Amino acid sequence: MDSRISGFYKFSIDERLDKIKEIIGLDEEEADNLRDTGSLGDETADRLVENVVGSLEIPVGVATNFKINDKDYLIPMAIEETSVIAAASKGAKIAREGGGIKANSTDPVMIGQIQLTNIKDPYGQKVDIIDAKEEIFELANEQDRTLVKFGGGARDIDVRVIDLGDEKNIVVHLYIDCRDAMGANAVNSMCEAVSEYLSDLTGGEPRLRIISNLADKRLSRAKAVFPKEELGGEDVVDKILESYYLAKEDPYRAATHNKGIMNGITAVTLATGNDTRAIESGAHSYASIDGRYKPLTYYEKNEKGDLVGSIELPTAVGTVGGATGVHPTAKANLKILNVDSSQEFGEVLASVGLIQNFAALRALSTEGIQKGHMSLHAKNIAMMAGAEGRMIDKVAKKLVESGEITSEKAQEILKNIN
Ligand SMILES: CC(C)(COP(=O)([O-])OP(=O)([O-])OC[C@H]1O[C@@H](n2cnc3c(N)ncnc32)[C@H](O)[C@@H]1OP(=O)([O-])[O-])[C@@H](O)C(=O)NCCC(=O)NCCSC(=O)C[C@@](C)(O)CC(=O)[O-]
Ligand SMILES: NC(=O)C1=CN([C@@H]2O[C@H](COP(=O)(O)OP(=O)(O)OC[C@H]3O[C@@H](n4cnc5c(N)ncnc54)[C@H](OP(=O)(O)O)[C@@H]3O)[C@@H](O)[C@H]2O)C=CC1
Repeated sequence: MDSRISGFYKFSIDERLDKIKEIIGLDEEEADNLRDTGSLGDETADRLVENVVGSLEIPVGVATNFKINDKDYLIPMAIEETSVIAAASKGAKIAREGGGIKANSTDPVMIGQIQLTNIKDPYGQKVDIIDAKEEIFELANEQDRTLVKFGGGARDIDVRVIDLGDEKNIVVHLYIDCRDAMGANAVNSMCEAVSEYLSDLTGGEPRLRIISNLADKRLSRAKAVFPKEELGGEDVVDKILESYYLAKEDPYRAATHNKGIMNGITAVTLATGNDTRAIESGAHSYASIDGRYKPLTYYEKNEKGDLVGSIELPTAVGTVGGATGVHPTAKANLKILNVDSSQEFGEVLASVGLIQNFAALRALSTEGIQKGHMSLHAKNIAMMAGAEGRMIDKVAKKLVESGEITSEKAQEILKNIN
């Protein structure tokens, strides 16, 4: 098999797929499954990314029951994993009983980094750079007049001296208010434009000029009270707290705890055509900002014995820009989400992350995750075993009743039904 294919990008979608079929030996059905570009259509799909041969469908579900800052939301989630949407809806239903979710956020400020090398007197240059702040702002803002028109643009700078062993580098941080955009393109253009000026000013050589995904100036927070009566008593509150304490102390558990948070956050990010890699790297780097990987949520017990959950994390998402305005399904999902700004969007994301995490911890601390997760996953197992149509639900039901949710059991049930 030879993967060296010159000019693959110049082929049409069909030509590319034919080529892959030929090399890999895909059959017609496999090729057909890949080929459909769905609501995107061929033209948009082919423009959105490179070397397109088709698309991958992920179901979009809508989580219900969310009340955030006294506003009701329906939350579109694009995800392949069973029970996430059900769990979010259940968690949000419990949070409603505690008065709903409260959320707030910082201004939507992203950080752009400009690295300057070969500087002999970095601490002295730091003073000069800060002195030139107004010129730097002006240059940055010239790159994106639309953003400035919407009330965004350069807000502040920071100058860090980083010791790289044989030399010290200056890393200038540009703080850019990106308003309703995620902002990577705007920030990157600004960094490139400002770097030349900084080079002239300091005599340093510009290297990296790029946004930072550790977006700790663009934070969203959410809080919810989960009444003990809704959880099955104070005993359950204590068990959830015990699960949380373990995550605080043990990075192996914290990774799974945060994975549960990202089940919700990544699904909403994907559904709206936002950058899931940016949101994931922001969350995980923020979780280890103190040098140790920690849970992104906090849990406490209030004076009534109810569980109080909260979360704080970077939320670099936009309601404009990137694929949000291009992908027809993402546009429909944004409409369902019904947020007026990227800040409100960030607050919804933080709320979903908190609720998703709470729902998993509740299940883990009581009946265990497999009961809810596996009983919903039983349908997938039934399908994998060959069940079709109405048979899927029948086999899944029998699987759950048997308490043995395995593909072997599904095959056995299917054989007996047939
Ligand atoms: C699955 C449930 C919700 C069932 O829970 P249940 O007790 O059967 O639900 P319920 O009867 O109490 O229903 C309450 C509400 O939940 C929703 N709901 C209830 N069932 C459905 C459904 N089928 N489809 C859609 N929504 C559903 C729905 O909103 C319903 O309200 P209603 O509409 O009846 O007024 C529960 O067992 C649960 O929350 N389990 C946790 C599942 C979970 O967290 N899954 C994530 C995947 S596992 C993972 O990746 C992360 C993890 C766990 O490793 C993270 C970690 O370790 O921290
Ligand atoms: N490390 C990372 O995370 C990186 C991510 N990316 C990618 O960058 C993309 C996101 O970049 P982004 O800059 O948001 O996207 P765009 O450049 O597509 O869109 C942002 C632009 O939209 C215009 N705009 C219109 N209305 C508004 C408003 N109300 N608020 C703010 N801006 C508005 C602005 O100006 P104008 O119309 O003049 O453009 C703004 O610059 C994503 O696709 C991401 O994957 C790219 C590089 C690195």
